Amino acid sequence: MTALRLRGFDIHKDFLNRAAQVEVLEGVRGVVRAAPFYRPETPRGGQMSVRMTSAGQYGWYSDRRGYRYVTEHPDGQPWPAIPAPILAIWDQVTGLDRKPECCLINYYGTDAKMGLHQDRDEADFQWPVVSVSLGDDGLFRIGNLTRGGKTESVWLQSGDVVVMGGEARLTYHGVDRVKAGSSTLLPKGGRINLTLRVVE
Ligand SMILES: O=C(O)CCC(=O)C(=O)O
Ligand SMILES: [Fe+2]
Repeated sequence: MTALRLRGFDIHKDFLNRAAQVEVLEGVRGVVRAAPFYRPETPRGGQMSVRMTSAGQYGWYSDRRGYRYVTEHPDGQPWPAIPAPILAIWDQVTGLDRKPECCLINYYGTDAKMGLHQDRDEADFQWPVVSVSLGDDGLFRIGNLTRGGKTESVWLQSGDVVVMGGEARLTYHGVDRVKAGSSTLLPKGGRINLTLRVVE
């Protein structure tokens, strides 16, 4: 495991070994069985290329009415609990007593991407966002505290954990592309990213 700091983000390369990735993936599968992936609608009426679901007290949600946190999956069920192996990652990298209330689960097929954005739907930006990557490599772009300007990119690989906190909590970031076939973790390929957040 090595740690890398890029524009205020702490990137823990290889934080999870293969066995730990498999354990986290089992937890994700349990969540997805109870709360299947769906394609969110954007506020402008488009469809996101990433498929999403959530675990925890809140799920991150998007539709014509905008971005927000909601307490139920679109099928009307409460979100499943955040699996213990995923909560353990938060504890290990943040050391905080405060626990995350949302684990957003993003699934990127080969053609999916996520445009540059800030994570700013939470009430209190003093808490970090922790991101966990599983499966195929994703090209992660990091920008600035305001839109525009130069950016830097890094390939996130299966088992990497990123902490976006402190001065960099509102730094723009996104995923430009996924490298098909770069990991054997997910039998059907693609990339899963988990983001853990304190919502309230
Ligand atoms: O997929 C990633 O690595 C980043 C995901 C992200 O930025 C988000 O869900 O807000
Ligand atoms: Fe984000």
